[in-house]
Amino acid sequence: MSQDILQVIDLRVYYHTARGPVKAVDGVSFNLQAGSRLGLVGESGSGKSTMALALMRLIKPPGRIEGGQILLNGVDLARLSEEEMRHIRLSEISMIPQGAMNSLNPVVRIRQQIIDGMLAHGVQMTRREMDARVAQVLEWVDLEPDVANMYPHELSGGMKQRVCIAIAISLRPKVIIADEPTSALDVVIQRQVMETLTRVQEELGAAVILIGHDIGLMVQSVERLAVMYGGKIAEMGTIRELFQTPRHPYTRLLIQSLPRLGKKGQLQGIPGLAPSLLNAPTGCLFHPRCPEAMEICRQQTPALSREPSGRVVACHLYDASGMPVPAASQEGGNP
Ligand SMILES: Nc1ncnc2c1ncn2[C@@H]1O[C@H](COP(=O)(O)OP(=O)(O)OP(=O)(O)O)[C@@H](O)[C@H]1O
Repeated sequence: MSQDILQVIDLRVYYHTARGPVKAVDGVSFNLQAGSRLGLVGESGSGKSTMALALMRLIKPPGRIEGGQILLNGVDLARLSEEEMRHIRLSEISMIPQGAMNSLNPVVRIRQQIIDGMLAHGVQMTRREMDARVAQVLEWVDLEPDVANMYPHELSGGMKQRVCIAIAISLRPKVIIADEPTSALDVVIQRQVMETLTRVQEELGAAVILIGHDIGLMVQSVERLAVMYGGKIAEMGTIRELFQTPRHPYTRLLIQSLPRLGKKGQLQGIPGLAPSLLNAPTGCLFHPRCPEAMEICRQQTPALSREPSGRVVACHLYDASGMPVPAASQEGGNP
């Protein structure tokens, strides 16, 4: 069995606003095995991008990592100095940020943008070595060598996104975080870019954290899925576990809301609004929208149940080992 490359333990990231702390990531723990692919899925505002930025130690004020550990190969990134982090970014852990392709510099050729990325992270290579690396990474992401001489406006959206992947993998990181890497692309290009990302990740032996809100797209690209709700993990398991036997009512609703081939009728979203993380409801954050909410859900935050397989769920319907709590011992019924 392969080793965990990343262990995130009780991570908390708050934004300190004039109206109080926004608990964007609130006690999140998960492990990432070397070479594996984990999806982080959730509605807008559930804390996915904050989590990605925190793993890269790129949270800016008023945001702050309040506590927890980010162990990359056993080293706690949460405790490193900025200078130490600068060397680790890109070479050990790298990110394709949300909207990355729009942040390519319009007046700098692609070759120089890839080289600038490496230089910014303290790489020491000769010019010749850097040019060779640029050619190599472009090839990895299926781009022609002459793309190196082009400016971003000469490239299509899919090509720009491949350049962003090339930058992210230029120093062969062990963990790649991809935040909505295909969101601005059409469906066919989305699939091609995802296939490239997966192939490159496998060739490098890197682990990937793929962030998105489209559980349908995620299913094709990852092995395990963590469902985030209101800054916490509601449920985490393999794709098969989550799709065959979703435990958390939120996961069930997410899956039911997916379009199915051959099934007519209106698509159903999940009724109700995502919780405010400023004035979060008491108890389970999902209880105001949960069709199975009980009295205890309004009062107590559910603890994480952990099954021997590593599957995790945070819901009062399950006991500490993930077994369903018998109906007779559940307090209250439907609201
Ligand atoms: N700079 C900031 N100041 C205050 N609150 C913030 C800031 N950035 C994010 N937040 C809040 O933190 C919470 C989590 O936001 P985040 O962007 O991480 O969610 P997300 O799941 O990535 O959403 P999306 O899918 O829309 O990118 C939200 O309530 C958001 O309003």
